Amino acid sequence: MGGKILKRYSPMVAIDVATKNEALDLFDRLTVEPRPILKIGMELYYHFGPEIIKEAQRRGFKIFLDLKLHDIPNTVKRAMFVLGQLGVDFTTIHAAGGSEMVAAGATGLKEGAQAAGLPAPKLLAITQLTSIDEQILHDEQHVDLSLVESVQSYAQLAEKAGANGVVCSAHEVQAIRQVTGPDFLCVTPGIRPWNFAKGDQKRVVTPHQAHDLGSNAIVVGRPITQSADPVKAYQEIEEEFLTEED
Ligand SMILES: O=C(O)c1cc(=O)[nH]c(=O)n1[C@@H]1O[C@H](COP(=O)(O)O)[C@@H](O)[C@H]1O
Repeated sequence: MGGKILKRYSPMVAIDVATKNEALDLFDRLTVEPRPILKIGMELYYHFGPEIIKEAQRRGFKIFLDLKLHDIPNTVKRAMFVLGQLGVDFTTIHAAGGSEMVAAGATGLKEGAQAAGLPAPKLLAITQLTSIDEQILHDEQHVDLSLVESVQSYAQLAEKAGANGVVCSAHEVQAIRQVTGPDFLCVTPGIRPWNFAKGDQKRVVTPHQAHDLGSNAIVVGRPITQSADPVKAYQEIEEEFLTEED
């Protein structure tokens, strides 16, 4: 990946579960080293709000709050102001909302963090969801670009508008690196160990492939949360992604 040492984060574990007990059980079990980053998504946040974030923070986890904001710039700015006060480390916005919306979100997030005396969370822009393939892009979104071109163009838009990185599939990381700066983050869900079903994901890679393709971080949900032994599943994935050469 060029001469620069790539910043790699511990795997981000998507805690997509329905109940507080299930979430707390996973938080307690996953207190291992290196600590995963916990991704709190819509399901848990809509159920339990900021309290579930505090539960994870109390156990020493960094938090990726994934609410994928997408609305008019003023609304997104005001919502991001609120999220900036929660002490999370990463949060998300849809690049498809346009550069004005992403810029408004970035400003709101920074201002919220500043008002609370906290460091600003890193803002990640969703490019094309990993559940989208070329066929859906063309037949349903009526986009004429190829999938990789569409992701590349969203990455450029997001960087110019002040995002710190994108969420994409590892398949597109190299194309994104050609058009963005060296510190711009590529966070990649759609991770499937070789023996785990794709399910609704379309653009998938193994943890090892994500490493080789230059992802800064991988996001993994069901392969860990649905495992009989989530800690073992996490550790196997972590070892595959964070190899010694990093
Ligand atoms: O923003 C995300 O994290 C995200 C973006 C994307 O393009 N695809 C994607 O799967 N995700 C999230 O990553 C997680 C993937 O979960 P699994 O498919 O169960 O590993 C889910 O929480 C999704 O919401």
